[in-house]
Amino acid sequence: MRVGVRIARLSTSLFRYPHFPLVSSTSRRFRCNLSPSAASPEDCELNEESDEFLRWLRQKAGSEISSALSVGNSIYGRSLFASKNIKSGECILKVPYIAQITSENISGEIKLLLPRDIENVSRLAVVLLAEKKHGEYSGWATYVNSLPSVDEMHNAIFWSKDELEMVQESAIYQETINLQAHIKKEYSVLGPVLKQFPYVFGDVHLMDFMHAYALVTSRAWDTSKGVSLIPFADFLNHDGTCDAVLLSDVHNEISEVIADRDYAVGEQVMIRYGKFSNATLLLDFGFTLPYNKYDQVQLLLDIPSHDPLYGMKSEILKKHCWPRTTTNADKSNTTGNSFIVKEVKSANGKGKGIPQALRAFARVLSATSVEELQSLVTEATENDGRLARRPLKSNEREIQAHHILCSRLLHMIHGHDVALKELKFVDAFDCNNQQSLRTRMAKDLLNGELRVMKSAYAWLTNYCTSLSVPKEVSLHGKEFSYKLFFLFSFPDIYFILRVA
Ligand SMILES: C[S@@+](CC[C@H](N)C(=O)[O-])C[C@H]1O[C@@H](n2cnc3c(N)ncnc32)[C@H](O)[C@@H]1O
Repeated sequence: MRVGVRIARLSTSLFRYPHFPLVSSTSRRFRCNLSPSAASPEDCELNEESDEFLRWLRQKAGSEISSALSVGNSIYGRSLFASKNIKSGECILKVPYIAQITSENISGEIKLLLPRDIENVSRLAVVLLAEKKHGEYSGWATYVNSLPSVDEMHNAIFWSKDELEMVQESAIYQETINLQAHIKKEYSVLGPVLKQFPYVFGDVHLMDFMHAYALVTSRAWDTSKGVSLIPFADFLNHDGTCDAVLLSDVHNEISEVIADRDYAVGEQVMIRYGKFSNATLLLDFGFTLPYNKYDQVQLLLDIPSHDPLYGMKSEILKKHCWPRTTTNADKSNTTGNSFIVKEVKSANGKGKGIPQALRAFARVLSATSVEELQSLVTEATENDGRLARRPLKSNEREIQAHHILCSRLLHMIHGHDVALKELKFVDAFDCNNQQSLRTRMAKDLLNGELRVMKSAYAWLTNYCTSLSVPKEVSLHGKEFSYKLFFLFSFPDIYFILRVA
């Protein structure tokens, strides 16, 4: 989920391709009395600085930016609203590359001194720090002054220890700690260089650097010119369900947005930053969605150290490119293999969302004899080389393999349930209160992950049930034998299912 991964996802096409945002943050002029997505013409509080901002940008760009959009405020902070009726397919804004801030906007002398191995996000953060220090003398002052201050941002890296503990059950907890450590490391390398140019950067502390870093991850896009801040376009808020994205017209060196539907005057226009889970939105952008169809869960599986076949299983898995351990910021390893589980749409359908690799891993884990493991290896060699991708020949063994996944999920479901119950009651609309806002984000995140886990769990139990039923039993008898089978085989699952 690191920013670099998102940058690396840049795809190219011949002429025009979508920019992938690093993106996000909250506005200085927060207003809570508007509906989230669409404000009526009377509701939307158009920002009186809108005209001034566009005038400044037009001058900088040497061309028109948008005649269809105005800056205003919504519950998401600054937002763009249709200033005239917009038709689907219409180009609603064009920001030339020349008006964008990239890591190239830094003097050659400093560029030469920047360590080669710092990441692009850090480079752009350095540019932002320099522009900030220039104050009113900066050619970007109008834009830089409009950026949110650190206490207006809610990216997980700014959460206190207590706040982070609310999401301890989620993989985002460790990812946040790792990202904080990464930023600290970048700062420790860059700090000495920045100190050599006090007139350019001033006195930059770690928190200043973290702020600039988070502004970049939450607002910048990856364009053909590299990581770029795109004034005006970055006032667009995120709607995971809409199809409009920021595009790049490489030939004309312009970033643009095409409307994905009709908009009436005064409606808020939004784009999709990407197909991001709440964990990604929280880590890099500082917000969550109450319902996010891209939510996912990280499931870690490892061979238990007391398994008599530990050595043989590790060896076989290693040969097939498992395991993949990650090293955390504190040098500890997140042991186990990490699998991403997505929401499974139907308990009776295909189980899309549960990776085949995860099920394969469980089959290997469930093996209880050398012969079973050898037959998995032989089967892989005789087929496409991939280990344990086919259901085990014995239904009973296949069920046991999937039971491992059920138990793991059950454990996680329980953890999330407890964490959610421990969250303090929050008033969903009190968006000016930091504690309330962050608690709601923790709630959105945990609820989304819980929904994903429950859907995967339902699919797995349904799969096990379908394997356990003798074909000839009648419908009534079938239900009865399901229940008996589960009661005696997996009492923990049986009772959870009953409760659910
Ligand atoms: C690129 S900026 C968009 C403009 C921003 N509203 C501003 O005031 O500058 C991204 C930030 O907008 C806010 N935001 C965008 N989409 C949102 C959404 N769907 N829900 C809540 N906040 C959102 C978050 O604060 C996020 O960090």
